[in-house]
Amino acid sequence: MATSNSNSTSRLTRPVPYTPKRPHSVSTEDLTSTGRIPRSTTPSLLSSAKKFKAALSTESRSRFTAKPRSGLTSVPGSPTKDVRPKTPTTPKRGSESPLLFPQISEMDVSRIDPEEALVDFQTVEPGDISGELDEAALADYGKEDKVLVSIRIRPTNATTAWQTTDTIPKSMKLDSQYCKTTTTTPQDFRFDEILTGSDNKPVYNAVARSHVCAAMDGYNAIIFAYGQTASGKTFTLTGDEDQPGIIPRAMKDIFAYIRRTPTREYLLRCSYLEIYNETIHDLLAPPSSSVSQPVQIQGTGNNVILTPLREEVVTSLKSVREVLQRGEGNRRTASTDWNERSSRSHSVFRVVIESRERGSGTDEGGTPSGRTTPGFRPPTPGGPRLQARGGRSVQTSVLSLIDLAGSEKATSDKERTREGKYINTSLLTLGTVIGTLAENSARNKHDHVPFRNSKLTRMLQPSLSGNARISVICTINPDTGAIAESTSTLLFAQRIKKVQLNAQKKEVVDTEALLERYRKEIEELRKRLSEKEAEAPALKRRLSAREQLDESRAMSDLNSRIRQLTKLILTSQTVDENKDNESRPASPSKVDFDMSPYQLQQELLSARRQIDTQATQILSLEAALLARPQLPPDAPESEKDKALNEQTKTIRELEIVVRGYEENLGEPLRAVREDVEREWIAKLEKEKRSREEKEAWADALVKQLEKEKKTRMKLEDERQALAAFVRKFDALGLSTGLPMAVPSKLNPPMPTPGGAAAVFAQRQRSRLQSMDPDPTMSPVAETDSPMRLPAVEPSLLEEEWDAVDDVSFGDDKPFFPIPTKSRKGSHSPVRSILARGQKENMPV
Ligand SMILES: Nc1ncnc2c1ncn2[C@@H]1O[C@H](COP(=O)(O)OP(=O)(O)OP(=O)(O)O)[C@@H](O)[C@H]1O
Repeated sequence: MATSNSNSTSRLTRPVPYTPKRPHSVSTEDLTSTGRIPRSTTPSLLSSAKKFKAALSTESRSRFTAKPRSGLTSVPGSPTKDVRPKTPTTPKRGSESPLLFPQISEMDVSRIDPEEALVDFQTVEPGDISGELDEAALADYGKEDKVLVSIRIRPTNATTAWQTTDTIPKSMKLDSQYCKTTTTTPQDFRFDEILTGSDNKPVYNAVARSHVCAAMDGYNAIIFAYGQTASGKTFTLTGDEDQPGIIPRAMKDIFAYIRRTPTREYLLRCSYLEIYNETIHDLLAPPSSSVSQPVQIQGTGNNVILTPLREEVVTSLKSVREVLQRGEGNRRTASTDWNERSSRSHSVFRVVIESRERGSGTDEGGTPSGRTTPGFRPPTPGGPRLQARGGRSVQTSVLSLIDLAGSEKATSDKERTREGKYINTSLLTLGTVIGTLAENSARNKHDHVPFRNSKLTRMLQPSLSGNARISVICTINPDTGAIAESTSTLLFAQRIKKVQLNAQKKEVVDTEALLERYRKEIEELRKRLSEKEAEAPALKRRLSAREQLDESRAMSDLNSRIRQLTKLILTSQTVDENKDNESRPASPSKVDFDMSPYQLQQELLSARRQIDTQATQILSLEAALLARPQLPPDAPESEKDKALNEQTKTIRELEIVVRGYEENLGEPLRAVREDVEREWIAKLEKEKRSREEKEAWADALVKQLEKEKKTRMKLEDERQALAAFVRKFDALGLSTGLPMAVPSKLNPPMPTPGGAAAVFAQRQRSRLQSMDPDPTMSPVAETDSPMRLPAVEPSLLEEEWDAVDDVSFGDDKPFFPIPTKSRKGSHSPVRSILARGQKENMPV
């Protein structure tokens, strides 16, 4: 900052209007040699500052006059790493003097009644106006449906790589010696304006004035600076004390416009924000809250709402300066390899201009026009503040002045490189968006435009979609070292030139029209409601309980909307009749039904929330009222004291009771509990363990039982098979009176008819006699198999017959084979029974 050291202390407490953001880099000698208009001849804010009616402190004045020019040697050209200044960090937000950045601003729009902050031709300070507003500028702006694109070439001491022509259309092209190949013809870039030099006034006139006028006339307007880092964007938009940029000049023109328009009254609101690393910060909010609560973009499509965003009502150039100063202080700048104070963010300075026709009667003659509504607070951010009344509609427009961060190559600083990535990405998105828009309008296409790919494009969506007059100033560094960047800037400029615009004025409809609309809406709603009521009985039978609930909710919503609108109409009808009734809600135009459904929903939601909060407050107040000792308000002081004493006594008594409970019951009870727990915990554990063991044992038993069951079933099957075999055997009748053949190995003896059954019955009997009866076994009938094998034994048939190796029936040989050696170990009681039975029943 180019301010004398002696003034550094005072600067902390009182901001200097339009303090330059950067040191000026061009010396007077250089300027003269480059053909620049001498500063003394340039009408500037500095000179006009003396005429301000708004009083400036002597301190401020001395700083105006005492401020020395910075003796700068050359226009910054190619990056000069060797002379990089030693201020590498972004200034810390919030470290500034609290006086410079007050937490609560008197100008904050939420603290101001808009009706009281109106500016008109009589209230504008004469010193705040430019006096340079010409008719030509006013006549021109409305016709444009194309973006106004201008190029500003920064002065340089080095060799310039570009040639310009001053004839119309203005054009520029690369000097052929810098073309990549000798055969290539350099492209001729044509633009609305090509500006050179350091004088900001012609730049403002060419680039911005018509758009400022358009904004005053009700069109949204955007002016933005685009270009490589250090090419002069901030110099163009903000400027310095000697060369005020577009923003201060625009503000002067705004006041001049108001001054020369006696038929209208205006409300001006400013906001200032930056997009840093894809986060939007409110530069007017206290730094702490702007960091913790970044601004959000809400809404869909072309309805963009920025919230929370602080707006300040401005009524003079002085208040604009204060706002700018606060915002500038909060902006992120840092030293880069390329620019001593490079903007590391996109900054957007917005002025919302609301105006309406001045009324007759009391509105005339310099008294504040419109009615003051005590306690009136504007309902939403971005919503209109002025109220339409008596057929006077309110016109709203926004003038946005945007200083884009500069595109840049990689720098040597890590943090700067990170920032650079965000900057480059959002600029790239801006390029893509503009490219698609241009393509769409050139070929009548409707390709998707990626507005949402960056905060910048999302924020600019309504304007870029055509609903704003746009002026772009592309700044160029003409040095030979920056040819690539300059070419890329020129290509961007060419593309944006093709974007089609169709800006419309926005007016909040007046009371009459609103009334009409409300009436129509009420009629429609009533119709819908009666339809729903007629359908209700049938629906009730058909719908689920939940659907019925939804249905009845929808009906109650309809009802409440009808009530709301009816109330509004009543209010609007009575507005004129009750002109002096200050306590009535002023006008239905406070609810702007031009808002999107989403905005209206938000409105409704916040209103409901407010009602809820108030209801809770009322309840708690009522409760507090009930709890209060019954004393009349006019009771004598002595009685109040008495009541107080009684309350204190009661409290003390309660305290004693609580303490007594703790001492007499609380402590002993805790001790008993601990003892009991100690004694019983071990027992409880033991019980638990034994229970677990029993459960495990019971499980094992169940498993065993299952196994037993299976074995029994198997045995039963075998028994039945054997019995069937025996019956079959007996049925052959082989033993009926026939002589018994001599048994031999080859001819085994056949049992006599019925003999086998008899053998089995005998075996059964002998077994029962020789063995203890098993109570778990079911009784076996005579006809049953004689075999009662233990569960683990294999099938008799399988085992015994397999083992037969000699079946001769000699006296000395048993009928049934003796098990082989290998089976000796597995002697079974059944086998012995069978062996015995065989001996006893041996046929003779
Ligand atoms: N037309 C001009 N006449 C005189 N000085 C200029 C001009 N343009 C730029 N400068 C000087 O060049 C330096 C860099 O300019 P400026 O900060 O405006 O660049 P920028 O494009 O905003 O850079 P960044 O994108 O890094 O913020 C400043 O010191 C500024 O005063």
